[in-house]
Amino acid sequence: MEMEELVLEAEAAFPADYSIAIEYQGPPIPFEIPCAIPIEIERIPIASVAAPSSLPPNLHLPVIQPLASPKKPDGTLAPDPIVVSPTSVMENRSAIDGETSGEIPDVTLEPSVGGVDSSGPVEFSNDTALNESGLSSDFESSEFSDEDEDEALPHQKRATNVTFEPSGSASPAKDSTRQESEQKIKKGSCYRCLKGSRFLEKESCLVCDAKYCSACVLRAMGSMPEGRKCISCIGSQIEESKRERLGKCSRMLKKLLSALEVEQIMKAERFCETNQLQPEDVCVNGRRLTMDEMVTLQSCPCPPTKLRPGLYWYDKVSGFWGKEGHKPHNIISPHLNVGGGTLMRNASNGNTNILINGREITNVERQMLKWAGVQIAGNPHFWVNADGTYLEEGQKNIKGRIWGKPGMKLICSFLSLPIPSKPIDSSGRDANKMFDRPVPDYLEQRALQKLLLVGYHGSGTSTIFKQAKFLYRTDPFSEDERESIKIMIQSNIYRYLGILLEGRKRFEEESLAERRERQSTCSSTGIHESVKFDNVTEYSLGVRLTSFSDWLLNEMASGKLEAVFPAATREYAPVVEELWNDGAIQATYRRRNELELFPSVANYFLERIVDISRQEYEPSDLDILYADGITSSNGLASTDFIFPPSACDVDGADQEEARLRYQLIRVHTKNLGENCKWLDMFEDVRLVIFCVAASDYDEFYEDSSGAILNKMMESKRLFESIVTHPTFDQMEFLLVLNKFDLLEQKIDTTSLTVCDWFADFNPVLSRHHPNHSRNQNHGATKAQMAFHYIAVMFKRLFACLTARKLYVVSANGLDSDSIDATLKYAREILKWEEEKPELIEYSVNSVYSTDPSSYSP
Ligand SMILES: Nc1nc2c(ncn2[C@@H]2O[C@H](COP(=O)(O)OP(=O)(O)OP(=O)(O)O)[C@@H](O)[C@H]2O)c(=O)[nH]1
Ligand SMILES: [Mg+2]
Repeated sequence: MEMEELVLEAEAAFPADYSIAIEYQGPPIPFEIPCAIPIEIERIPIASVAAPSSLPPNLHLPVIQPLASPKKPDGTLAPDPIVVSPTSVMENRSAIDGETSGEIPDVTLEPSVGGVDSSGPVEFSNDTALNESGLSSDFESSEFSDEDEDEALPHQKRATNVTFEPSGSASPAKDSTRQESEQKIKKGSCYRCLKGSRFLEKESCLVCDAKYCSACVLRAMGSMPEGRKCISCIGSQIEESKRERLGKCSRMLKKLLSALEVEQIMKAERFCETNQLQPEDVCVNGRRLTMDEMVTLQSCPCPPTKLRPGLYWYDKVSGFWGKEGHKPHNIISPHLNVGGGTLMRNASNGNTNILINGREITNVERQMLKWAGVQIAGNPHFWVNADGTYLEEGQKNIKGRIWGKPGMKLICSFLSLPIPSKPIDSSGRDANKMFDRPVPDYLEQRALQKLLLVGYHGSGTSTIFKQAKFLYRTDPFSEDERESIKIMIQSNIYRYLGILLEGRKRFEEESLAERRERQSTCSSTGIHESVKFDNVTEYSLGVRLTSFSDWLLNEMASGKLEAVFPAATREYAPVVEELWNDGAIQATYRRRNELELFPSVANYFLERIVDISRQEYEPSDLDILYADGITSSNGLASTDFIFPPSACDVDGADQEEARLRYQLIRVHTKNLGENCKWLDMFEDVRLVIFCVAASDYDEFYEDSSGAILNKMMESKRLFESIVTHPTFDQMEFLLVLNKFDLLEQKIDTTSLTVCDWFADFNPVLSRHHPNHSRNQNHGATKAQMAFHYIAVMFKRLFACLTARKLYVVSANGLDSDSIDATLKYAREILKWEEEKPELIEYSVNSVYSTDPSSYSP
């Protein structure tokens, strides 16, 4: 589309006082759009709006290649091809040395070369407070920036004013020569050619942080047998803060090297010995580990995940493992001979007076025990074994098993507490197999990216959840789940019928009242109606069906219908069919838009009511998708998945990304409790997906006090409480404006202004091109305008409440492509959030450095 047309469309969509946020795939457009109204164009994660329904449909902006094209640029920047073979490090290194002779210093294999002395003594700053182990008590807070940290309860974080350098850390001890030469390098320029500014994209060494431009990086780093390190830094340990970067390829390397080369380098970076964690950097129960202990720890059947340098506590009896001052993070193999012998009472900084194996547990653990049915009155002291069996101190009898209760897995997942990853007997005897396992690659243990899906009643959260299962799981629903969904569908169908029957009654009464009124008008004016008044209208049922209808409505009103299921379904199926085919019901059904509670998918099921009522009925995938609810309890649900690799994921790093595990947690608002108090169970989610039915603007609902409330306003209220909940401070939010198909259907007949919040929605069609083809499709265009308007209203609200940027996408929950695109958008947001600091570092103030939120309206 021409820019002029875009402007005209934008003008058409909004009255003059609106600014518009246009989301599109490419980088920000570096020019100003001549327009009477301010248009702000923002860059959002690539591929975020792939599906037609998620793309703001009336805007087709010019496609501009993203900054980081995965393709190799033509020869000039890239040096001669270098054969990368991490296994033949030495040969390659000498080859590179030869090639670059005279340009880079001679390579030595001393770890200290390159300005970093990794073999030297550990250096502490003067004010470093050491604990028993010789590690500073602030080690974690100063050295960890990974998401593990986030798991710590904020009040448990300790004050930080001292730093600790891991024994082998290469980062701080730069030799004076290096420091001098660094001083000579102009700030931001390439360390090799000394050209360029800080705006130039650069790759940095994992050891000494020297930065190289794309023309120099391959000469400076050679074949990269240990990943991205200057040749002189090969053999040195990496900067600990860069551990997260291991194996995550930069855009620059992807541009310079082939996919295979990139893959080999990334593998080398992750697996080579030098880049592994050093035992003395891990302190367990107050003592640094030895190499043997490190091997024991990493090769046990259930090793700790995401092991980093730091202070840990380990409960050898139960296998609980955590960072000092924090709740348990893992349950690892019990009875390992690692670290100091005594678990301190205050190891996890608990303040509950309840002890497990001598450790005072945290509040969140107490909550978990409560839900597990463990009696915690009187602040008991428990012994908990590795299999979860527990007994009170001084007693002999096992009182129960913590993990025994159904649903504990889910509860622990919500509380971000670990559960045993495999059955271990109480004595941890499975430790026989302890050393079977090869030393693990801890970097393979991928973090679970949690996505929380919430929304107002009926917004489509369970539909999106089910779509995710169908899209990304090979076994979307188990036999049990299918059975419970079958019962749910069978009972739903009676609910739909009940709504129709109530509506029928109302319509019949209205019709009769009208007729009476007409008759009385006629008699007062002396005109006599030719047809006799007989109390029968098109909404009237025969005697038999009326009594069935009355029975059904009574049962439903008294809440007994659920109790007679599914027998009632089968027994009454023929009557129900007769009822459905009756003219009165069909006439009511034609006026279903006037029935507030009648769901749009009801006819899908009602038309097959006889089949569905049968005992042998098995819900199809579509039935499951359309069914109202996920399970009969309709509460909490969660599913794990990985996004299947797509054709675009061609290179190694993208494949890595593609293997990340995601957990979609859907929570029904009724489960959030008063003031959404249960939201703090979700402190470690990465992104909240808030779902709003875009078609709710003209729908109303009667609350328990009889007040009639607009559903969109209720959605807004829920949005406000969730967005401002302390747990989600700084959390990214994605607003899904769902049911776009329904919005399209109704926008022509019902204006958006029906909802008070949207009172000033006043779309104006372009004056310049009144016959423009896009405007001819009037309904669709209006729906798009409405979508943009609603999106802007939510964005403004979000910005007011949080001063941050809200991501928005439109969706159709019943269309799997649309939900696929929506969830991939969520993934892109997370990716973007991770890459943001890196991108900003590369190009501060450049046009590409501006993240999507900078353009928020
Ligand atoms: N036409 C249309 N119907 C949808 C869409 N998304 C969901 N629905 C239907 O809307 C109804 C409510 O959707 P749910 O997924 O159950 O909504 P929910 O958020 O789980 O709502 P509650 O369970 O009532 O809290 C269901 O009948 C869905 O089939 C959509 O995009 N378009
Ligand atoms: Mg639902």
